[in-house]
Amino acid sequence: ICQEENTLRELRIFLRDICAKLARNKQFFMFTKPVDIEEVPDYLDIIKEPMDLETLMSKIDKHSYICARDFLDDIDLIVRNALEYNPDKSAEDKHIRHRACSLRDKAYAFIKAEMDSDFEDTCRDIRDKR
Ligand SMILES: Cc1noc(C)c1-c1cc(NS(=O)(=O)c2ccccc2)cc(C(=O)O)c1
Repeated sequence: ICQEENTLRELRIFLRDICAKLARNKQFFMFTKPVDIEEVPDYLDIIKEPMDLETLMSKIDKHSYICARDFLDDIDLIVRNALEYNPDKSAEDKHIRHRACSLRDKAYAFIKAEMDSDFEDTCRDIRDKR
């Protein structure tokens, strides 16, 4: 069990670093905090499960992620929400969809570049045993 806790601690350190890098990127400013319902009053009528990078970071600290796949599922949720709420041909909608796709690509690239696959396999085994 101790070894498992060491593995999960290493995963959290790794995911915090990726989340911080994404949140520092000016391109992803609109994904850094929950969508402000004052600014976007109908948001929760359309988006049933909001997600953002600040919430992602707090989930890491609450040990919500046991493998990188779970973390990337929440990145995909940020992207899906942006695509669903901003579907139109307008320049603003295209802009945010483009930024959402860029966020996904950067997150996957960081994971692929910095996580060796047997570390992820170990994390998956821990998750599947729990
Ligand atoms: C995200 C999102 N999903 O649907 C929409 C629409 C957005 C979105 C929301 C906002 N305004 S906000 O007050 O909710 C906010 C400001 C700063 C950080 C996070 C949210 C701005 C923008 C923008 O492109 O500048 C986009």
